[in-house]
This record gives sequence, C-alpha cells and structure tokens, in this order.
Amino acid sequence: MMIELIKCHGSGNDFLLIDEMDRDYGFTEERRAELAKQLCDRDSSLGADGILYILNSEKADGRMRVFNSDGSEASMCGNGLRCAGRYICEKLGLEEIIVETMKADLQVKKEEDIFPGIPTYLVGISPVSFQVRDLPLVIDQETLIQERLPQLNDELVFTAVAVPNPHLAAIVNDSQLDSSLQKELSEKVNGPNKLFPDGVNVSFIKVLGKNQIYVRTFERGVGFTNACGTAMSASSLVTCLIGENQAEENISVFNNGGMVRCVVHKYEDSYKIDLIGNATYLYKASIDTENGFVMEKEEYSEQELYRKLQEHAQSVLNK
Ligand SMILES: N[C@@H](CCC[C@H](N)C(=O)O)C(=O)O
Repeated sequence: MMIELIKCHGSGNDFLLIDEMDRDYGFTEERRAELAKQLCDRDSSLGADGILYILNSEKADGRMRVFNSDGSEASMCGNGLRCAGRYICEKLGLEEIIVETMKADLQVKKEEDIFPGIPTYLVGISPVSFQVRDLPLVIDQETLIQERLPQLNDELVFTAVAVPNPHLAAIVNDSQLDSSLQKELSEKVNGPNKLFPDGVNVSFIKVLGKNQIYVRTFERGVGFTNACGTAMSASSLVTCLIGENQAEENISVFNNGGMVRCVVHKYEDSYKIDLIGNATYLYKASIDTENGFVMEKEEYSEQELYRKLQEHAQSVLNK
C-alpha cells in the first residue's frame, strides 16, 4: 500500500504525520502500531520518534492520535500537537482550532514566530493531575510532589504529574545530569516494574537562570528524544511549584533540539500550560509500506531557518 506522509518536528522531536481526514487507508489498530514500529525504526529509510495520525473528529476541528516508535499509543504529545495543529490549521484555512486527543480536546493557535521565519504554534496542555492514580504510580499516598521515592532512588526529589500523559521529573545538578542516572532510572520504570506499570516519561531539569530551564527527557515508548513537549510543560510547572519560576510568566525551555516557551496558568484548583514552539516540516513522501521504500520525496526548505534557532539555543546552553 502507498501512504503519503509529512516528516515534521517540534524541537527536533520528529514525527511522521499521516493524514486520514480525506483518505481512508483502512488501518486496523494492529496496523497503526505495526506501522509505528516499521516506519519509525531509525535503521529504516524514514525513522522518527512517533507517528501522528490525523483524523476527522465529530466534536473538534480534527483529531490526533500519537503512536510511539515502539508501537504503543500515548494519550498526548505536545510537540506532535503543534505539528498536527499546524497541519489542520493550514488545511482548514484557520489560525486557531480545537484538536481532539485521547483524553481532551485541546486548543492549538498560530503564534508570532518564536524565531524569525519559524512557523510557531501554541498548544494548551491540560488536564493536569497530581493524583498518582492518573499516571498510574503505585505508591501508598495520593500525590508525589517534590518528594523522595526511595523505592526508585535515594538521591533525587521527584514530582509525578499527568498532563495527561505520565511524567516523573526531578531538578538535578550538573554531576547528576552528566551521569548515567537518568538512563538507569528510566529503563527501570519503563521495563516490567511495580511502581509505574504503564511506564513513565522521565525528565531531568536544570535551572539555568531566571525564567530559563533546560530539560532532557527519556520518553516512554521511545528512549531519549531531542525534546518532549509535555515534559517541558510539566517541568515548567515543577519549577513554578518550587518558586524558581512564576505562573503567567514566559519560561524559556531549552532542550537538545532547540527551545520552546512555556507559560503556566494557575486557576483555583487546576493548571494549564501553554507550550509555544516551532512546527517544522522537513519533507513529504510517498511510502510503499510493503517494503518501507520511499517512492517520492519532496523537501521543504524550513529546516535551514530552524538551524538558526538551534544555534541560538546552543549558545545559551554553552554560556
Ligand atoms: N514527545 C511527546 C510525548 C510522546 C508520548 C510519550 N512518549 C508517552 O508515551 O507519553 C511530547 O512532545 O509530549
């Protein structure tokens, strides 16, 4: 079967976007998962962190389903939603839309360029829950907010939060960041384990200065990625909880693929986080799924400008 797709990225977190809005490929659930494993394989001709399936929605402007490269389906993807949102906005000729995702209908809005010439979108990350049952995290307490988790590690202070996909975040120092700790912990909680039976995205956060943080994430179903949008949103929230940053202020979040901006909104008994960043198209291609061969490929020229943002982000990180 021939499939048409767009390879795109948000902060270097890369995806294969497949439009099913006006084309019915007749995918079964098994086929979606198989395709994610086949096409995202870095040793294949494409390679990506996940697939974004774009579908019609009965209650929103479009629907996004995201599959990780291991074939598992995730409830949300912040970087992916910027790309999916851009695609649906441009297809419908709109600047602001609602996209149905597994657990919530979310706002996507075209924003002023985060860096000259870079298509930029805002996605509203919600709902946010600190209830451990929403991750799930199996411990004998209701929440884990800036606390130790001795069953996992004695050294770090963690926050567990669902946005709504599950995140475990810790603020770390340079030596913890440079060590193999994150890999070890992440592999533990993403293999067969009793604490996080469904796995969890694990982020290490470094505070760089006022309103500036660096976040590195080991993603459930993928491994280390250049960036994870929901993780950067969750991490921004964590830094607000501890008073390093403030709600309603712009937080620049640097990552290994570039940078985004987050704004934490605090309501009476809930939070929402705006995630603002690039939605960059690399190429469009037709794929023969029998053998994974790329039959036709047309490059976009957007990545060149994106490199300027990356150079800027790198210069901040090197300071
Ligand atoms: N890269 C994404 C998150 C993708 C899903 C995640 N790996 C999960 O399984 O929850 C993002 O940008 O948020």
